[in-house]
Amino acid sequence: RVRLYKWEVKYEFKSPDCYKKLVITINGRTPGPSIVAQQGDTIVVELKNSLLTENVAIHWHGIRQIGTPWMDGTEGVTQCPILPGETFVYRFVVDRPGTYLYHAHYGMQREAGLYGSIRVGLPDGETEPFSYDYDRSIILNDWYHNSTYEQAAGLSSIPFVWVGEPQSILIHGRGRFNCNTPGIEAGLCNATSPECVPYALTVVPGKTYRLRIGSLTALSALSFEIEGHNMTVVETDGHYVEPFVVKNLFIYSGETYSVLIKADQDPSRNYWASAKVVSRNSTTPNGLAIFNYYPNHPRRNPPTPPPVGPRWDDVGPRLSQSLAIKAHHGYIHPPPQTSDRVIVMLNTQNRVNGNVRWSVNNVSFNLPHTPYLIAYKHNLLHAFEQTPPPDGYDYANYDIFSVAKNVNATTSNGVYRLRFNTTVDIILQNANTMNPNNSETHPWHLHGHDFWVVGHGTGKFDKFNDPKKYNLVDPIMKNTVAVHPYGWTALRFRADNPGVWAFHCHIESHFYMGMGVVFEEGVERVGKLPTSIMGCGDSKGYHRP
Ligand SMILES: O=C1O[C@H]([C@@H](O)CO)C(O)=C1O
Repeated sequence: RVRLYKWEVKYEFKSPDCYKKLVITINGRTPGPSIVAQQGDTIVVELKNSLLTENVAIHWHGIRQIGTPWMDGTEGVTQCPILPGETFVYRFVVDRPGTYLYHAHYGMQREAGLYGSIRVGLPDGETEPFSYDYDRSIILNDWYHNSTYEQAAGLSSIPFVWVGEPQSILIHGRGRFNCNTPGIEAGLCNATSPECVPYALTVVPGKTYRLRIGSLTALSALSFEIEGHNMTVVETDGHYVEPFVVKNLFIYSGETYSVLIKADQDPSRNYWASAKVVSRNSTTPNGLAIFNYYPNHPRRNPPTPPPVGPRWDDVGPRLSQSLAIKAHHGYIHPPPQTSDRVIVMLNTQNRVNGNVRWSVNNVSFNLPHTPYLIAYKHNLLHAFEQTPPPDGYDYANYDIFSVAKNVNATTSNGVYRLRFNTTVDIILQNANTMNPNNSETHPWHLHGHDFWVVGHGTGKFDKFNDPKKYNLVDPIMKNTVAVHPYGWTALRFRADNPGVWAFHCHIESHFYMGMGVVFEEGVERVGKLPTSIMGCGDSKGYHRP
């Protein structure tokens, strides 16, 4: 079955947290319309770019694009940007059930509000390994009042201007900035705007809800909880989880989770849903929504103060949650027991030519102007650096616990070429930033694949001993996973999807500052590319329809 969506993307003034600013909408909305489909459906999105002076591209986050690598929507990797006035048609199959996302993948445009959710249901007659009465989706996001351009300009200037902490946390597109904050220009902030009425999740007493939660924060790691209610985690990134119960769910940008919540508390009142920033000593107030027991009024505030949430600097519970996630025992896809190649990726913050950048093995990534996929298929190999980045770092001499200058760091857009149909291990190694006693959380997202999360650990990854502790029995598969402060995360995947795929930190500013790599595998097996993805860089001569 084909599901056709016609979207118009444009700028509009909106006040999602009561503060009026320019946001990017789809058909007048942010978050944009949800894509709701069944496994095996073909999604067709006719996207009209009405931004007047700005390009766009949309990535279907978690959809592997098997056989359609040119539809991944990653500007500079799989396609040229869509120009103002153009209509681009995305066409791809949603081949697995689960909870996914979509969002802009061009510059830092995602943070202007261009995002939404994708829900893929099972074919008729098939059932999930858990039951519930109602299915709901929410997206968590953080929100800045300045524009993505101000942010990007600051990040690439000398001296460096950091984006800072977001002004608000949005729960399904709604937050609440304090309009009495000193320095706010009169008329810009309206506490009674209907656009910033807190999101209400209305529940019928006694019923069980499957709540699909996605995070598309620019920066923040979040802890989400519903006052007085436990949540049972049952799915993540499209894979069933061996159920486990949490009071609060840690969720990183680019991840999705399904949790089951039973509306089994005192039904005469409402409860708070709260999203708190963790991992950074943030000034951002918690995002709040209302868990509304029918028939109480959805705007009636709960009688109790909102939950305070976990301490921001306590890594322990976050690591524990990462370790608790296992594949559902009825749905285990065991990973290959050995790998063909191991790439250790040291994540560092360092200076390159005076700019503050992020690097992997001392290489800070920048996107080429000719998308890799087109460059490979049309022999435009001069369009990017042909030397691949290194498979490791100076293990013996690098102290991950201290500030390092990384004087040899460079920028490059070279590609990791993976032998087709091989098994690849990636070890993400975290380290100290340029600030003493500081290491951050980075959620890494892989395009075109799911990977098995075979291990998490603290400190420096030990090549000889840590692999012996890998979970090769029931590891979860995901498309996004966190590397915790001063820790490491080990992934395994099959390089079996012909194409060119980005792998990057999902923090918007960090990818912009170079925290990413690109993989190529089996590109010779990719068929003829549609001309609609071409027209930029050295693919200028190719005709667009
Ligand atoms: O990339 C970053 O830069 C700042 C800080 O390290 C320098 O101001 C920060 O917190 C980041 O995550």
